[in-house]
Amino acid sequence: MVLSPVIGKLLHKRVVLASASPRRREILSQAGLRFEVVPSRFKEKLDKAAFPTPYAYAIETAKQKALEVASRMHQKDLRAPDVVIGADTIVTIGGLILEKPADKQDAYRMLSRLNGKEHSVFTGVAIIHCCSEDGQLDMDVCEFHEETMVKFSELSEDLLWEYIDSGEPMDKAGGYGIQALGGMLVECVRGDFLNVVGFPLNHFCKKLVELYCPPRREDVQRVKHESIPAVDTFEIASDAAQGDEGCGPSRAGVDGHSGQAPAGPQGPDTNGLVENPPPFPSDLLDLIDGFKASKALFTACKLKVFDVLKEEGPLKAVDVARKINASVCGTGRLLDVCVALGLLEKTDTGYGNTRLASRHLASEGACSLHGFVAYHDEHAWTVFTDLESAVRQGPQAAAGRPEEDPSQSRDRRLRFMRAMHGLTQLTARQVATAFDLSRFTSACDLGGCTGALARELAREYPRLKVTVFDLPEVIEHVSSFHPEGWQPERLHFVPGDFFKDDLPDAQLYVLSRILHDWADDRVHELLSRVSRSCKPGGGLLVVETALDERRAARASLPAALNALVRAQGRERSLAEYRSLLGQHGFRDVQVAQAGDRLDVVLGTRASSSAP
Ligand SMILES: Cc1cn([C@@H]2O[C@H](COP(=O)(O)OP(=O)(O)OP(=O)(O)O)[C@@H](O)[C@H]2O)c(=O)[nH]c1=O
Repeated sequence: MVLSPVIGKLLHKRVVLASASPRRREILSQAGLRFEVVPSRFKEKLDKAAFPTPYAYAIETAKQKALEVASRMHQKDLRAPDVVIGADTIVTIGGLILEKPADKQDAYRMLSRLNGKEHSVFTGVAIIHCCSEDGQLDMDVCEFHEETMVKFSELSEDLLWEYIDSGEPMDKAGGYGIQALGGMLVECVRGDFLNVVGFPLNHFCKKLVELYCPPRREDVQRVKHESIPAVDTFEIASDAAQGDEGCGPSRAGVDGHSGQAPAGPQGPDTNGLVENPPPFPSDLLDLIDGFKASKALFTACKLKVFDVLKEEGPLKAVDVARKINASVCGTGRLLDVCVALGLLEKTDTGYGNTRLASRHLASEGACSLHGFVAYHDEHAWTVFTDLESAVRQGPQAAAGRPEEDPSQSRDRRLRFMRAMHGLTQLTARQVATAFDLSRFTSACDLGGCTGALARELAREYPRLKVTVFDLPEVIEHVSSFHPEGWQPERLHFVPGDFFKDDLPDAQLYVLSRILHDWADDRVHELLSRVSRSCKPGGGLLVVETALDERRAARASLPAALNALVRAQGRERSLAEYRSLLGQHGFRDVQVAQAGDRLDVVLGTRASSSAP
């Protein structure tokens, strides 16, 4: 991707956004930048009259915000971040600088001034590079500003007050937010829209190009010859990024003398034209590092970091370390990695969960994937270590290994149940509603484990009675997955083995994430048992992640690999599932997707079992 080399230059640095503005945070994170947020405590009270232009004021305020954060962080742990970014947005009209309104009257005064006219929005930005040596903090400041012209329509008093009463103006320069309701006030915009919202992303990227990838000498010569500005597009950055020479932060760049070509050998080509080296492989490097990210997530889950922070966050690293009984240094690093992975947030008061982490990574809660993560950490991780032999020898390599049977030991079984419970809860609604199942009044979820899908089916279809049929040693533990005294309506559990025992009577049979666990002969055996139990007009619902070309390769990748490392089971394509159902007397086979990872196949039992 063309842009990634620019932002990629900051990926391996500790970057801090010295701003409390949620808009700035969003703009930068959507651009792929990884950073911590440390709002500045600098009071925005510089004497405006002392500045020759409004933007000089915005730049200075941005700089002071960033400097305050850099020196505070340095003082605190004698380790300043590598880069601190500060910004300040102001609105100007008729020589007047408008910042955030103090109250509703103030907002009204501002909006009345802007009404029907064109005004300027300036954002000043400061990028500070910090370097601490022997306890001393050295800082290089790079600063710039961007101007955007915004014209308001003629607006009625009523509309202005309605807008003010919405509360939106209060934390925004000029008393409006162009990205939300305030967009209705705006007739036209000349310049960078994001600059109005709070951060001039385009100019920022160009600045990064200047700082980290000054053009090579031959580019400068060619450019001069063609009289095109030296660095004006991100593409130049991506091109310049691959060579060793010319990349990396340069003091010259930071000081603003960025048009200099760096010294160093340049490789001339044969025709006097410089060949474009290949783009910098940022995505590939991320891929190489991917396993570390998974392991960091697994470890934080195992140590219950997300539980601790859900209950008591935000907390400092030292407090988290105490609570999880781990070293302060190790915990601090793990927490910082979790921040970089977008699982935690770091502010002045300490580390806190993101919503994603609280919802899915803490061990309790309807959407918890904690058990699923633990299963991957303790089981899948080990199994995938053997991927090389599986690839060399095919799935028989896995067959030679004693299969990890989830029902072999109590602990392993419970771990597997927790994984399935979390995952099924997350997708149960999508599965239950993938088809209209209201014509059925009874269903049997074969291998339905803790009843997470059965419960959703009963909830979705008020006439439906659902039986969960699973091994006795599984049913025995079901109550520990539900609140005490749980007595679900129209849902009951029957112990049994679907290969040996009679299947409970039902109009609809469900096989959710079951078939991929079994080799073809066992799948046929199971389907023929289901087919014999199912009355004509009854249904079979199969839920699987199919190997399917329609789905993005990425989403079906784990399934493709699982098939290699699993001893007996295998993943199948949708065509195979259709054909399997057909072979066992199910007609009108339909397919739907439940979310982006699951396929649901529904067939109706024909009156004759002949294919
Ligand atoms: C014109 C306009 C402004 N804003 C917001 O106005 C705040 C300006 O104030 P600031 O002093 O630059 O920033 P802050 O919010 O106080 O944060 P900080 O960086 O900590 O000073 C920033 O939020 C901007 O997004 C919008 O969201 N939309 C708009 O259309």
